[in-house]
Amino acid sequence: MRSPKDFFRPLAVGAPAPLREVPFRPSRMIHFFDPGNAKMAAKVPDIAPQVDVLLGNLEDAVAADRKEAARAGLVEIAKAVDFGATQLWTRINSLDSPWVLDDLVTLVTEVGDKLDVIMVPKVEGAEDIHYVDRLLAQLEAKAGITRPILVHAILETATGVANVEEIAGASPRMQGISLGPADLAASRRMKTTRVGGGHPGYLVREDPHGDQDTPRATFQQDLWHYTIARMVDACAAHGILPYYGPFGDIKDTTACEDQFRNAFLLGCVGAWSLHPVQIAIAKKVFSPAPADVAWARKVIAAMGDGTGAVMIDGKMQDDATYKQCRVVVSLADELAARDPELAAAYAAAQDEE
Ligand SMILES: CC(=O)SCCNC(=O)CCNC(=O)[C@H](O)C(C)(C)COP(=O)(O)OP(=O)(O)OC[C@H]1O[C@@H](n2cnc3c(N)ncnc32)[C@H](O)[C@@H]1OP(=O)(O)O
Ligand SMILES: O=CC(=O)O
Ligand SMILES: [Mg+2]
Repeated sequence: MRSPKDFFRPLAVGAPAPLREVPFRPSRMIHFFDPGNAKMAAKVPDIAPQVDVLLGNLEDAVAADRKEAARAGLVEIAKAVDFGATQLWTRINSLDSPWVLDDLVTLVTEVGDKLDVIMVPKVEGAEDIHYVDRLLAQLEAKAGITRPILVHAILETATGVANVEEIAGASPRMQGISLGPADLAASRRMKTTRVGGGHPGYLVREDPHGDQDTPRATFQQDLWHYTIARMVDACAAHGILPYYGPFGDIKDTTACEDQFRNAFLLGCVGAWSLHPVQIAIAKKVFSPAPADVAWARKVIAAMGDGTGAVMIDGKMQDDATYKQCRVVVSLADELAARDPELAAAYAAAQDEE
């Protein structure tokens, strides 16, 4: 383990100094596209202004014989498109794959100045992050990149979950972690065949009513609650950002919204959008609701310096609710600063309060 005093030193001569804080930038949806798919690539200039993060995916969902085309497509798009305030990320192939070295070398040397974050799949422990960290520093130095490219880990193996705290704190490059429910289900030998979301068989049943005939209600449970909560704690403890990953039932927009909202309420800042239809869902869910923001402002105003206890509309408020309200309001302010429509919705709700 590196000495704490060396933690923020560049890992290669000439590499940019690591950041001390993850900069806040909206990342409500990380929109996946295959840069080697001509139809999807053609949509990038139109989609870019609608999303917070655009991610050129090189890993799963890109066929083995299309890996080089996807990588070359991403280089071309990164050079040609002006992304404005939208972040450009990539998901590289896994560290044990035949493609990952070329992914990193090509992308950082060709378009490293355009890339904000590199998403690393199937991270199992701090050693995976350390490998990427050093290699990125060497490549940044070689390419003359002046700000560090950040790293995002996917939590999608049982070993990764067991080591999530050390992954979150492995490097000052760590920007965040996403839950990868599809690979995680396979790694854990869960008996599901879905990409995220629930399962009707995972339930609890109410107690018998005293006779055999009265039907007993069942309640579907959340398969991902434990892992999301654990990931959120690891991220919060290390000052990095947690995300829900993919929801594969594209047509079931209702359940997608539910899954995203559960993640939002538990502390996640965003989720992946796999299809254009999921962009608006993520935008809605991961932006605090205008009524909640107006309420939070009311509590903050009533609490003065944030200490003591007051009653508002029959509800006790104290230092702890004040802090929760500050979380909601600061997120709303950061998002509104970049989203005039949201800013107007917050102002209208404030007027009604
Ligand atoms: C477990 C994991 O690792 S999840 C992450 C990896 N998976 C992915 O990245 C999947 C990304 N998404 C996709 O590949 C596609 O959305 C699919 C395969 C799910 C569905 O694709 P289609 O069957 O083409 O969907 P559909 O017909 O509804 O698409 C409508 C249009 O949107 C386009 N489109 C679909 N998804 C995307 C996308 N993610 N980004 C941009 N455009 C898209 C299609 O090309 C199509 O274009 P067209 O109107 O010019 O023909
Ligand atoms: O990569 C994502 C997953 O769910 O697997
Ligand atoms: Mg995966």
